[in-house]
Amino acid sequence: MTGETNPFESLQEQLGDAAAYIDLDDGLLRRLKNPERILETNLTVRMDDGRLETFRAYRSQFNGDRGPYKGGIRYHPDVNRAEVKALSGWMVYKTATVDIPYGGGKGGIVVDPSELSATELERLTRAFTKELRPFVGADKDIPAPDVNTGQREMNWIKNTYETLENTTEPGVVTGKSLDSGGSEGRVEATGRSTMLTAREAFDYLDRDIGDATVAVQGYGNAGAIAARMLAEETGATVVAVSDSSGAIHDPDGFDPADVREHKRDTGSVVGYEGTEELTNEELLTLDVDLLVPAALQNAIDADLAESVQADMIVEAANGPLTPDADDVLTERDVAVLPDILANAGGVTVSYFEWVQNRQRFGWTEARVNDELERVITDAFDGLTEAYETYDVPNFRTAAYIVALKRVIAAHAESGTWP
Ligand SMILES: NC(=O)C1=CN([C@@H]2O[C@H](COP(=O)(O)OP(=O)(O)OC[C@H]3O[C@@H](n4cnc5c(N)ncnc54)[C@H](O)[C@@H]3O)[C@@H](O)[C@H]2O)C=CC1
Ligand SMILES: O=C(O)CCC(=O)C(=O)O
Repeated sequence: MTGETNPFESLQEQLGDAAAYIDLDDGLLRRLKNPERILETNLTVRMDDGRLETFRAYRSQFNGDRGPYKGGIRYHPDVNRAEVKALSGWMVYKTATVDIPYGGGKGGIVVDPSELSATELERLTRAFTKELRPFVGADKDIPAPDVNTGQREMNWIKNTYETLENTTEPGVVTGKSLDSGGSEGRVEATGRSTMLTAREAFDYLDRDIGDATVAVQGYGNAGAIAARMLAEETGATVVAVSDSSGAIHDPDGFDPADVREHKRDTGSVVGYEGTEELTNEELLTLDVDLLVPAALQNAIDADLAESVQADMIVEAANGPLTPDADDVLTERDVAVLPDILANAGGVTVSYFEWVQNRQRFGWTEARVNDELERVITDAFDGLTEAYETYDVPNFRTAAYIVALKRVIAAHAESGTWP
């Protein structure tokens, strides 16, 4: 990882690239490049040994023109203001790309969750929810999982909010477990949209995905499920995967579900039977047909982009390429399917969860998956239409054109406050 590129500046550059193709007032563009508000807070938590510990936490509400702010909460030691701002902005343009009625938000706590016990994490999550309480709600701002958070944390958020508000409002947060009001298919949704995007892109480019070899960087919710779905649903061969401990490779391919079991048992993908070890950088530059970055932002910078051998990159992570890497890959004719489409399955099924919570009526998994497929394939068609109509150099700019036009339309229809 470069660690140098400011992700918020990356978002602003991506927006600027797309804005050049549409008629957009400079003042409005400045507005659409910056968050509406950011909560920065310090959470005080009693640790198991009786000590009080303080954790910095953020929630950025970037834009609410198209609906309530929506986006995940990340627990990671590197969480910072610029990252949260970028991630919340990407949510705005993601929900607009797939045309679901939300704005964008994102939050995070500066913490290494592997160093906390479950009870400490529960107290930390409840402390954050107490701070968030005035700002969130089913019609205001709806958190969800992101890196190092999942159903358990979302269930705690729901329970804390409902207790403090003396109500039942499961739609205040999505990504909950089924028994706490979650949706079928939400856990798999990010990986599923990654698979669907890859399938549509191979088809659009007249390539057979069934013959493709795949490398996946990051083996958590997004990466492990994308790998499994690519193998199971498209017939692609997964030949390399990685996590923060390292990477594994077998040119003949392996069963991604079995690797996940191995990671569950041992804590890492490394050491999986029949594979050789690679560095993460070797994985990113492997000679494969499809590369799926599914870890963190800035995974590929311009230097590394020069060495990428994949023909296509489908971004399961948010912001895995720096803008300079994007330029190099565009120049080198590597097709990049952007995060704001490829990983939008997560927020789309979060939307379905929220709809079910409001209806107090659960959908079957088949219905969720069918509706998700429709949303992603429609969005893919919208993106390729813009790609051809505006004759833009890459799919990312096409996606931002589609998304910006939707946000601008909603903004215009809202009128102007003094
Ligand atoms: N969980 C969700 O619903 C969604 C997640 N995303 C994005 O997907 C990405 C991954 O998120 P999740 O899978 O939810 O997180 P996770 O916490 O479940 O998994 C993250 C994985 O990345 C690995 N990792 C971290 N640093 C790495 C490195 N330098 N090299 C290789 N692997 C590394 C970790 O070991 C872990 O396997 C993030 O960018 C997130 O914002 C996007 C949309 C929805
Ligand atoms: O499910 C959601 O609402 C948001 C997931 C998320 O944080 C993302 O798409 O990056």
